[in-house]
Amino acid sequence: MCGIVGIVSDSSVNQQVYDALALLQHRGQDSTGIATAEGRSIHVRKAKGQVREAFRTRDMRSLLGDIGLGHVRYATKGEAENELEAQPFYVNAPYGIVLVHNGNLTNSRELERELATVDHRHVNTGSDTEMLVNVLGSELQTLVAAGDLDADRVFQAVRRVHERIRGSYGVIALIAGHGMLAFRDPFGIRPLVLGSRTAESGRTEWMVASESVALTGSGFTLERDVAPGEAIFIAPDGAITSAMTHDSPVLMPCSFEYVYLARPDSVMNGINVYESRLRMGERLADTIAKYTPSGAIDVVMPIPDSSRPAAMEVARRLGIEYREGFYKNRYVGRTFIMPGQATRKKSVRQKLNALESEFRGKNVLVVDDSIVRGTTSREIVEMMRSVGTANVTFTSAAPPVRYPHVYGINMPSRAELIASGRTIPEVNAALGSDFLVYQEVDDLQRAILDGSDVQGLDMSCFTGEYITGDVTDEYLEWVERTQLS
Ligand SMILES: O=P(O)(O)OC[C@H]1O[C@H](OP(=O)(O)OP(=O)(O)O)[C@H](O)[C@@H]1O
Ligand SMILES: NC(=O)CC[C@H](N)C(=O)O
Ligand SMILES: [Mg+2]
Repeated sequence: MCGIVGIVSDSSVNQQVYDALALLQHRGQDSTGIATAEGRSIHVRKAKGQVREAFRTRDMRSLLGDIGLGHVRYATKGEAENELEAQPFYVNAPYGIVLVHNGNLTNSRELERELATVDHRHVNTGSDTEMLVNVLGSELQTLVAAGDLDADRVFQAVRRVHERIRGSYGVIALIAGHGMLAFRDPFGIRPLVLGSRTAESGRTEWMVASESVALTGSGFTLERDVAPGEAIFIAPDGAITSAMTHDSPVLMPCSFEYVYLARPDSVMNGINVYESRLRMGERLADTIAKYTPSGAIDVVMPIPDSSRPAAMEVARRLGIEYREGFYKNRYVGRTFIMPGQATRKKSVRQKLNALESEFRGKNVLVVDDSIVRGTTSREIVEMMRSVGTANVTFTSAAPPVRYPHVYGINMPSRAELIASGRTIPEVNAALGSDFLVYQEVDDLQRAILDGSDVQGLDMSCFTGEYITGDVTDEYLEWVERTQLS
């Protein structure tokens, strides 16, 4: 997952994009990029690191114009450390296009071949996003041969893009001199929301972003989600047009957004993330009650940050005291989205510290939102033991993660997933805890969907069922062999 944002404003957009990216920082920490359009010129700045370390005042000064987009990257294809893969990506024809992408293309091998032999376009990095911008460029190029670009031609090009690419994609692009385009894959796997605001001049300004927190935190009002398979085109004067560019879209958003990725104060696909996490806690509490004798637990504790809402609700529902025994160094970022296992392992220790008095001699039930590689949970159990915890019950608000995630979350190989090929007692033994309880798969699905119109979710990392239909064993083996972990 990455964080993406695009703004069509009535005034300078550079600071607005920067501020919105800071609100999406939790979605990616590898690199930051901003592009703006000033008439027919496009300005781009991108660098490694988080928003506040990647950009200096002099970078901002060069980002002129009232239309802009931005990206914070969490690499899923190519190399996290490679600055050339930072987004946005630029292609010069037709018109000049810059593009940002959240997601992961599952047919990148075919695209690489096609782009070379059919489109005659050169792709210079391992990034699937560079392929995406070239596919869009190539399709637009074919259409503009017939006349100048209008919204209809842009939508026809997006229709062709859907036919050529597979996987997950929330996309925002600037087409120099023409406007801003946003579209979402036909399953709506990754989120994309649209918001508006009235400028002092009375003109309507627009923002498209990964999560509603970027809109509301920037003074925009959430209008709606970009629908799966829909494309939206916004001209520099704010005139907005939209069209369905796919014939059979089905909304199946990624369940992991609700488990971990998104900020709790976001609403995506009409589902309030915080409330979905409370419901996860409620359902997890019922499962815990089934397996744990009453009186066996003294306190319930979250593992900061993401499990807090679920842990609170577990405690309330079980009628057990909620305590906070782990303290977090606020200057260390999210561990799971850091590149490389050695860095992730070291960061858990730097980030979390156990307050001895909350643990010594107690039977503690800790709640995490998920156990993926077990990096956090192994360290947590060790820390709890070292401060004299009597009994460690580990619980996860998500079910066991047993399968790779190929739609924009970096968990490419089964070998690194602690629950892959293991029973729950075996995972418990690997973590070193006394008892382990996971959320049931159906309960997670219901916790997210309760009260919503959304019919289904991408649950592939829990079930091994890949909704796009193109994920074969051969593809998964290739991902395991070749992709970053
Ligand atoms: O089993 P693992 O591979 O360790 O992955 C799961 C852990 O990683 C995430 O925390 P992270 O520190 O990234 O972010 P948070 O502060 O939002 O909880 C998540 O909340 C779990 O705690
Ligand atoms: N997590 C993402 O959305 C990643 C986008 C893109 N696949 C990249 O690796 O840069
Ligand atoms: Mg965590």
